[in-house]
Amino acid sequence: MFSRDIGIDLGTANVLIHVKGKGIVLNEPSVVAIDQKSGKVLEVGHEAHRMVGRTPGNIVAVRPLRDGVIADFEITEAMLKHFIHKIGVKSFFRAPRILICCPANITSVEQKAIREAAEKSGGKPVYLAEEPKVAAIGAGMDISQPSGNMVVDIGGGTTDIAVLSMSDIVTASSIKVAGDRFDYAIQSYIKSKYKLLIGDRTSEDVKVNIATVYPNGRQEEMDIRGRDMVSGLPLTITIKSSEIYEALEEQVASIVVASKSVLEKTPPELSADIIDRGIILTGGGALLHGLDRLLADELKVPVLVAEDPMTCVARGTGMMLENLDQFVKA
Ligand SMILES: Nc1ncnc2c1ncn2[C@@H]1O[C@H](COP(=O)(O)OP(=O)(O)OP(=O)(O)O)[C@@H](O)[C@H]1O
Repeated sequence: MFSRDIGIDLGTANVLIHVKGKGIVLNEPSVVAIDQKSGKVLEVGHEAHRMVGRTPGNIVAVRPLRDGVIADFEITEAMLKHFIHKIGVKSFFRAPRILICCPANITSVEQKAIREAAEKSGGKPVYLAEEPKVAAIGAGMDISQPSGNMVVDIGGGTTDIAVLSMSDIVTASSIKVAGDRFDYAIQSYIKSKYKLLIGDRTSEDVKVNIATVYPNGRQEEMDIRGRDMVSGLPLTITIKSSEIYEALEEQVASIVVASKSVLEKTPPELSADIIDRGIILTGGGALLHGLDRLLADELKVPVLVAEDPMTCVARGTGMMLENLDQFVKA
């Protein structure tokens, strides 16, 4: 059997793999559990994610990518190898060609690290594609025409903002404020207001279930558990959406500022196109309650959330794989 071409969205929070002709075959958290004594990889993906914050001393559940780049090269490689092995596309005769996505503004050293990790995981050759471009394609935008399209891809580690025309990036910005920062902001708000320490999974649950970034966007409540910093004992408190609004205000403001500065650098004809078409939000952060409305108010441009925003990049790699030979020549 000949091996197939594969597209990888190597995300800070999740890894998605698209196999040409099959669609998305893998969607797992970017987490690896390791035995610190032996250095052995114990679990990868879903199983490792269940362990986050709940491991005994000798085991750590780590996320090898931070802020959208590879923080731990060996573990990233082990994770990619595991996933590629799991989907069973490797063949004895030919290594799979891999198209892998990276944030728009990473350095050449970071690009090299991503390429090497994919090569060592069995890809040959390995092509890199810029994430906002692939996200736009996956969101169904026709970026090949001479007209302006704007995408804001809010992932776990980075928010990539780009204006695209004729299949290329015209203006772009990439900031390290995205889902993870929202989680930390919630943790530090609860720590300073209630002297309660909560874990990563709890803060993410709060963000998904009751957060809003639009004034009076929603009014929910949630019980959360953590450790009281004063007594050292477990404690449950009830928090409200309005409190999480306060917690996230500053982080969200920096996404607004970055988006404004991209628009300010955009040539006027393309700006006019963006007013007509609207800005498309992709990535898991696009689901943050009220973000579309807030951006629309602040940027004075319609803002739409892509369909199934968390799979846009993976679906975009799928579309690019269909024309990989053309992409390679370009
Ligand atoms: N309903 C939701 N509301 C708010 N945030 C959400 C929601 N669902 C998922 N997220 C967040 O989306 C982020 C993950 O998104 P995604 O999988 O697109 O990121 P990634 O591609 O792994 O990251 P990056 O592109 O930065 O490398 C996480 O921070 C997650 O908490």
